[in-house]
Amino acid sequence: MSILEKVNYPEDIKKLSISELYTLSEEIREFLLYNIANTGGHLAANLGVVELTLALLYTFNPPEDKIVWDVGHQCYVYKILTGRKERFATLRKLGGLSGFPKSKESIYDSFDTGHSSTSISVALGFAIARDLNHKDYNVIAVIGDGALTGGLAYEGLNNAGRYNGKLLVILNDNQMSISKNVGAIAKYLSKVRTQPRYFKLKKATDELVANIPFIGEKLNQLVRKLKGGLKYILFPGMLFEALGFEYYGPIDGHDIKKMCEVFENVKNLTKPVLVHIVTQKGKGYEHAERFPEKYHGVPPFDIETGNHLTDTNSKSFSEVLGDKLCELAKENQKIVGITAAMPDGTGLTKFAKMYPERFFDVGIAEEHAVTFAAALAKEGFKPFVAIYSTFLQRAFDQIIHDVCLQNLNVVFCIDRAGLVGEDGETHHGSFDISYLTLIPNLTVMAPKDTKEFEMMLDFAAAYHDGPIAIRYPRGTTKIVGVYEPILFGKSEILVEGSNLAIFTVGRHVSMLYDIIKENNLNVTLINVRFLKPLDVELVEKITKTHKKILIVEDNTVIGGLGEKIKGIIAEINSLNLVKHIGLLDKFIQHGSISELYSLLGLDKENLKNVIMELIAD
Ligand SMILES: Cc1ncc(C[n+]2csc(CCOP(=O)(O)OP(=O)(O)O)c2C)c(N)n1
Ligand SMILES: CC(=O)[C@@H](O)[C@H](O)COP(=O)(O)O
Ligand SMILES: [Mg+2]
Repeated sequence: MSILEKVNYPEDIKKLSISELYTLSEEIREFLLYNIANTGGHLAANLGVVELTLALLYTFNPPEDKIVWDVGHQCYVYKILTGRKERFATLRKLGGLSGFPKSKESIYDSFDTGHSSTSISVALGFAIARDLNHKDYNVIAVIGDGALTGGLAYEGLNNAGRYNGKLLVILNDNQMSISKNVGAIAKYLSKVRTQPRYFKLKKATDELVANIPFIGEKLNQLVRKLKGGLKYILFPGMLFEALGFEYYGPIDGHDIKKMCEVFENVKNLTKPVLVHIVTQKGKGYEHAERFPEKYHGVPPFDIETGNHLTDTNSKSFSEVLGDKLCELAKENQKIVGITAAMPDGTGLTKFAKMYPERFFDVGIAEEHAVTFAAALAKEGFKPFVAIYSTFLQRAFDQIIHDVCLQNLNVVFCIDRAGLVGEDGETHHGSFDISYLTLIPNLTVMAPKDTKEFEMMLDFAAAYHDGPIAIRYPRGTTKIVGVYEPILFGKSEILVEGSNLAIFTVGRHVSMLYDIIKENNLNVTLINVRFLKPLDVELVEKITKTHKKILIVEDNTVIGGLGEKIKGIIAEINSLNLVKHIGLLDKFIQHGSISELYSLLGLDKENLKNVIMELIAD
């Protein structure tokens, strides 16, 4: 019987010897590989935190002690060891385990995460709540070096550094965000890593000085007084010390024994402590060790070859963005590309290679990306800011205050709009139509397929009258093959009929187009194209010519396309029969996009039935 078979909860780990923990770490890696090869998921980060998770569970006592995983994509080992091993094969599947911490899934998950850089603020909140409740458990934030590029992490550090209770931050430094980590802090951490003297030196000086007969303790006090001088020169973790943390590190994050010792030593300190551990992303799986960015988040893959098992025939919207931006940048020297730590995901890697001086990966800093773009635009540049819909939520105020208020020529390329599938509720792009269309000066567009996306990028590149947002889904859509030229604020009528008019955007255009063509229906289909400004004239006209109207969108029904069209119809006092299908006003679970569409009535079969019923009535 393997050790893993006997282990289900943290108390089982505490019974093991250190050498058994090492054996267990190898078994866990095999288990992770075997399962993630089937389900897909965040492989490399989890392979890197196996020993860290074991050391944490050996030392601390969750759920009483609260462990907060930043981003949360690295929580798989923790899930396996906190009662969820048997369900692990359901990871990221509909109705199965989430790929992120979820308090509704387990009492061991102290706080829900998915977006980056929240852990320090959360841990401080937990610590202060504990103090106010006169309790005494431990609170531990585990934050990666990538997550430490996010501004929210510094807001947390700034406040945690003046706190004087028990609070532990573990910095898991694997020198990688999804791609190579960027920025001054990454450089600073790299300097710290290459001067691994601190931990040993601190201990050694303390011991050496204390052992000098008679004057040892006095000298020790003197050394402590010299903190401001000597320590700055000798001890590389001083950035964190200056922020009010006691710094320990760098420590080998695959050395379980060492980590257990350090955690044991710091766990009762009544001050903020930062333990800096160094790990290898993808550890134990050669493909992932060599190419951690390719194995950060993976679809199902073949373990032997490492090959991803996905259909890669058609170009994704992200790839189209990468190619098209390179083409546009050749013509227009003022075009710059900006991403917030997602060069691969947004397709900008090619642009980065072709135009390194005009490419900016700002780290996990969506707010900065937008304000930075605003200033570039103010100086006459044409920034294309590529950010996922869900992460752009972070920069809502920057879009309003820094870009739209001054009507600056920034193009927002909003990837992963609509449902994204297996990442689930923290990652669906469910809200962007609502949160973008309420902003003055902002034009909001959505292409029906990748060909139309190229047309929209051309349109945006040539447009100089203010900011434009283009929202498009993960992956690709079926090519529709019919294209009217793009005219500002104008929708496209794809099919004309009289029994029903359908307004839709994005992914659903090709789906509805196929339903109409396959069933030879006498129905009008409108590809809305411009969510703002909406083609009010067309809506009014259709309202007069069609008694029945259907609106379909993969955005929340609150403040989305449907509400806007219904508002226009109500204003002209028309008595049309209007049906609206969109994302329900709730957070939508994880599962494949097609499963979720079926659940929500946004799949082809249900839409066909709805159309047939409307026509028949
Ligand atoms: C606000 C936000 N922006 C972007 C992301 C996408 N993202 C997820 S993990 C990650 C990299 C995190 O790096 P790090 O914290 O070092 O963790 P590692 O994967 O290296 O363990 C990024 C950019 C996110 N989750 N949240
Ligand atoms: C954890 C996280 O936020 C990212 O890794 C995200 O899962 C990437 O999503 P895509 O796979 O759609 O690029
Ligand atoms: Mg990292």
